[in-house]
Amino acid sequence: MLDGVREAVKKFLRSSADYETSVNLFIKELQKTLIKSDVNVKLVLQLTKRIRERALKERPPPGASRRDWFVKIVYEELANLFGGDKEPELKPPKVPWVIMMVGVQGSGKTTTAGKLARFYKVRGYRVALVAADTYRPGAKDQLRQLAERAKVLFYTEPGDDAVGIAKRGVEWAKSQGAEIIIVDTAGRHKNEAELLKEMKEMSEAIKPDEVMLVIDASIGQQAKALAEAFHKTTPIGSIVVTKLDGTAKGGGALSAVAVTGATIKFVGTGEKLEELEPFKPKKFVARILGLGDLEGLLERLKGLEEADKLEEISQKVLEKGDITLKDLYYQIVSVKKMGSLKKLLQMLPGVGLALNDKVLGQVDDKVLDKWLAILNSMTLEELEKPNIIDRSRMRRIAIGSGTSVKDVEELLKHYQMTRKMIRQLKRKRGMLNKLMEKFELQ
Ligand SMILES: Nc1nc2c(ncn2[C@@H]2O[C@H](COP(=O)(O)OP(=O)(O)OP(=O)(O)O)[C@@H](O)[C@H]2O)c(=O)[nH]1
Repeated sequence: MLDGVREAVKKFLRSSADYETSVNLFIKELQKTLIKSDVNVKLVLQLTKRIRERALKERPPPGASRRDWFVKIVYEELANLFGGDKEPELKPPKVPWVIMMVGVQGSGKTTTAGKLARFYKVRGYRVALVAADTYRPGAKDQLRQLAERAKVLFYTEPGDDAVGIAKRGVEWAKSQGAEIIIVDTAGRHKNEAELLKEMKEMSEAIKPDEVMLVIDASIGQQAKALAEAFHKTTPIGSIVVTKLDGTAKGGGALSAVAVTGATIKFVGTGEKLEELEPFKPKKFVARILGLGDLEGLLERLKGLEEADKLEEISQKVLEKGDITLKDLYYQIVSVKKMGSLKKLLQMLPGVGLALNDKVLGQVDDKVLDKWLAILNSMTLEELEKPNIIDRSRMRRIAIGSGTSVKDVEELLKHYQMTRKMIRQLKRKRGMLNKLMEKFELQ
């Protein structure tokens, strides 16, 4: 599904139509693809309205194109659909916590049960795995091996009484003091109705605190029907999207989220036990948007935004004709956010006035790190009134920042030098202005 979005983004970037026409065209395509995937129409309209508003209102920082900025807006707003900056709560609200894993065969359910067990085990929980997939030969053994590797408790029984095994397994795990109990279930049966019936009976028997749906990222639209069917039988509380390492798809996940209202908690990114990551909406959307250079683009935009901020700080410093250590601090933070100092100089020669040429000649990224540490160890008062920094304060700052008194002295020397230059500049400007006034040039 999000293939559609990906194509639309590519088309948008290549289009020679004017910006507004391209935006409108893109929005139509986005609406079409999202509605086709059964994302709630109201939700789609809200989303596209926001994108359109931002696209027309926001100005990219100097040096960035509006089209690049638009991609960033789409990326951010899509990420919001999956939760934005919010990351799911992974800590169980109570213990013992019973998780019932559901999903079709091949989705990676058993593997994910093992990964989940390890995830919680290494975070200090006592975990148990219960193998209640009595349909697929080998499923119980597979889980037993995973339990051994993850070093967690394990329960199963011979025979095919899946509901009974799950029930007794959960009871046993509780009696062993397990705090997180993960029940693996069948992914296939004689037919779908039988499978769903078993899930319902099992859920009634073990009363799970959380039903976790496992879906394969590559299955696309089938995910919707699947999620819907499971959701009707046993309300889905959370979702794990597996095999994200093998595909750039993930639209199915959006549909599953849309029909169940559940949140994605984890993503599987490989076959190994440790290849399970807590879900991060932004990372996920970046991955499924599949723009190879999206990261580069975002980084570049971030750099330009920071440069713009830096320019602003520097401008203020110039107007004031004076600089405080606090200004210097913000400038260094900005430079650090942009990446490296050298990169900054290539991008914007002349910016970062406080770091004047004389200073820059002697400064490299390592020195900047040191300065940042020193400035971080100063009190607000010291940042505002550097004159109060005597020997004993210098010693404290040096210890706090893991540097030496000499380093602190050096930074202060650079600061005083910069300050002098800025004041001179201000005086020169003042004289120039007076001259211009005199000759009525202003
Ligand atoms: N690349 C990759 N492979 C995965 C991931 N998760 C699971 N797999 C693989 O997918 C295949 C199927 O996984 P299983 O866990 O056996 O499948 P299942 O869904 O439990 O199947 P049933 O137990 O029959 O329901 C295995 O080869 C796993 O190694 C993942 O995140 N990335």
